[in-house]
Amino acid sequence: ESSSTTESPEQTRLKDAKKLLNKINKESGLWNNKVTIASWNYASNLTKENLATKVNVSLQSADYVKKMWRQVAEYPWQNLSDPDLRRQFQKLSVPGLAVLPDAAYEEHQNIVSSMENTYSTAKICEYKNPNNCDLALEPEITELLANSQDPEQLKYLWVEWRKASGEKVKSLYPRYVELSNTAAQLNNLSNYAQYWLKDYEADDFPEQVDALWQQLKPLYLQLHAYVRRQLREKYGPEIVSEDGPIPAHLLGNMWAQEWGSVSKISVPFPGKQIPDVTARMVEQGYNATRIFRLAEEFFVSLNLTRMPDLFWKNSILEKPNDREIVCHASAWDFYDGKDFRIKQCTRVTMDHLLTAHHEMGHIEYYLQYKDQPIVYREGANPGFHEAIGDVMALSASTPGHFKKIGLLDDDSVDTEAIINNLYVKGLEKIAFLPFAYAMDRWRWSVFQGKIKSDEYNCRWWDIAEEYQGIEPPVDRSEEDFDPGAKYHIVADVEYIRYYVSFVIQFQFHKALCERAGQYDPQNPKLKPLHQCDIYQSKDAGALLGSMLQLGSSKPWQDAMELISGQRVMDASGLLEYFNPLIEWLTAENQKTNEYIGWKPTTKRCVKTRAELIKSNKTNSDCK
Ligand SMILES: CC(=O)N[C@@H](CC(=O)O)C(=O)NC[C@H](CC1(C(=O)N[C@@H](Cc2ccc(O)cc2)C(=O)O)CCCC1)C(=O)O
Ligand SMILES: [Zn+2]
Repeated sequence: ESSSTTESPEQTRLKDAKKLLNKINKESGLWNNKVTIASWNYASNLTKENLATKVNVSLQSADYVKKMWRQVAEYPWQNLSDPDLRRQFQKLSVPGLAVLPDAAYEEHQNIVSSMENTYSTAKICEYKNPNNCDLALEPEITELLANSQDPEQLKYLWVEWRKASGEKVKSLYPRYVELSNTAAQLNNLSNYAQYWLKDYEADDFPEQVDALWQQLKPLYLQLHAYVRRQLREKYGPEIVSEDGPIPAHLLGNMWAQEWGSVSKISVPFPGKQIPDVTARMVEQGYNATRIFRLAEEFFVSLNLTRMPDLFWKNSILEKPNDREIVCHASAWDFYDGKDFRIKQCTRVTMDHLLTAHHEMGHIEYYLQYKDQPIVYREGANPGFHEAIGDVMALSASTPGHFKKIGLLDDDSVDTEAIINNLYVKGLEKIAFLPFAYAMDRWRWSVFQGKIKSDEYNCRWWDIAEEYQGIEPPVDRSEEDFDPGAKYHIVADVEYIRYYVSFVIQFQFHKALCERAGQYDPQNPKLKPLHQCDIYQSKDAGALLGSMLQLGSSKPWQDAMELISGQRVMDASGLLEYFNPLIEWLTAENQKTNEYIGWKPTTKRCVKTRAELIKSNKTNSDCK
C-alpha cells in the first residue's frame, strides 16, 4: 500500500520486516503448540497410536517450517538497521531438524522415538530371582542401585540394564548420527555438534568448557581419591584398588553421574547429622502435590510467578499404574502463554524434592519469558535453563532452610556438620562435572566423525576413564553400546547444558546471595556462601526475574552480566562454596597418603565378546 510521505525507505523496510515477523511468530506459535501437545500425549501414554499422531503432527509442522524457512531465506534481512529484528531472523534461518526432506525427518523421528521407547519400557529380572522380570529403571532399579551394598548384585544390575537398554538400540545409532549431521548441514552448519554449540554463541565455547574443567579437576581428584578409599575400606582392595579407576557400579548411580548414595557409607563425620530429610518427609506424610507446592512457595517467596491453575490441572506428578509413560522427569512449555506442565514419577525423597525445584525452575523461566516472540522463548543459553531450579534448591536445601520448614531439627553449623553437608553436596555437584563433560566430548567426536561406529563403546570407556576416573565392573566389547544406557543419548538431548549449569548456578547463587544481603565476601560476619538462603528476598527475586524475562533475546553474556556483573562463566562461585570441603579433603588425603588420580584400568574393551571368552578361558586354564 502507499507509504506516508514522511516515512523513509528504511522505515518502510523495518515496518515490512516487523509484519513478516509477526506473521511467522503467530504461525510458529500455533504449530509449536500442536507439536508439544502431540509429544506430551505420547510421552504420557506410550501407545503406537500416540506415536503415529506425534510423528504425523511433527511432519505437518515440518512442512510449515520449510515454507517459513524459504520465505526467510528469500528475505533481505541481513542488512536491516534494527539488530533485534536481525537477531530474530537469524534464529529463524536455522530452524533445525525440520528442514530434512520429509522421509529423512520421519526416519529421524522414528529412530529417536524407538530408542527412547526402548529405554522407557526396558525391564530386567530381579537378582537371583528369574521369576520376577518386571524391574523398571524408575523406581525399582534406581532404588536398588542406590541402596544395595552387595557388589555382585550391583554388578548384575549394572550389566543387565545395559543389555536391556543400550545394547538394544546399538544398531540404530549410526543412522541417527548420519541423519542428524545431514540436518546440521542443511542448516549451514558442518555437523550436529556445531548445531548444538551454536546456542552458546562463542566460537571458542569448547575451549571455555575445557578451561573451566582444568580449574575444577583438582577438586574432583581430591573427592575421587577420598571416595575410592572409603569404597576400598567397604568392599576390599580386590574390588577397589589403591591407585586405579573406581569401578562404576559401586557409586550408587547407574551412570556414576552423582554419588550422593554413597554418603551413608563414607561421610567424614558419621556421628554428625547428614541433611537427608527423606525420612522426615515420609513421616510428615509428604506426597507429590505437597512436594511441588513447597517448591512453588519458594519461587513465590521471591515474588516470582506462581504456577497457573492449569499447571495443577494438566501436570502428571505421579507414575500412573494403568499405562506406560516416560518416567524421566520433564517440564513442558505449550507456547500459548497459558499451558505449562511437569511430568514426574515423583517419589517422596529428598532427591525428588530437589528435582521438583529443578523442574519448576524450567516452568518459572517459561512464565517469565512468555510474552517474548516465539524465537526468544528459550534460555539465554541451554545451561541457563538448567540452572534456575538448581539455584533455588541450593538455598532450599541448606540445613537452615530445612529447619525453617520443619524437615530438620539439628541445623548446627559446627565445622564437622559443615564438612558433612558440603561432602553430600559435593557428591552431587562435583562428581557430576566430569560425567557431563564426558557425555558430549564423546558425542561431539561422534558427530565430527572422530569416533567411528565400530569403536563407539571402547572410545566411550576411554573418555569415561580419562574424565571420571571410573572403569566398568566387567570387560566390555563393541557388541555393547553403553552410551545408549543413558536417557539423553537415546532421546537426542544435548548434555553440555548441565555442565554449564553446574558451574553458573553457583555464580548465580553468589550474585543473588549478595543482592539478598545474605552474603558478602568482604564481610566475615555474614554467613559463608554455602549457608546462604535467598528465601523471601524480593530483591534477589527481582534481579533473577529481570534476567529470566530476556529469554534468548540477548546473547547470554548480556544476561550473565545483568545478574552477576561478569560476561563470562566463572568457577569461583563453586570453588568458594566448596572451599571448606576442598581443604578438608586435601588434608585427609595427605594424612592417608592417598594416591591422587588413577593409573590405567586393567579392564578391557575389545571388538567381540568371543575375544573376551576365549582370553578368559585361556586365563582360567593357566590359573
Ligand atoms: C520438554 C522437555 O524435554 N523439557 C526439558 C526442559 C527444557 O528444556 O525446557 C526437560 O524437562 N528435560 C528433562 C530433564 C530431566 C532431568 C535430567 O535429565 N537431569 C540430568 C542431569 C541433572 C541431574 C541432576 C540435577 O540436579 C540437574 C540435572 C540427568 O538426569 O542426567 C531429570 C531430573 C532432573 C532433570 C531436565 O529437566 O533437564
Ligand atoms: Zn532441566
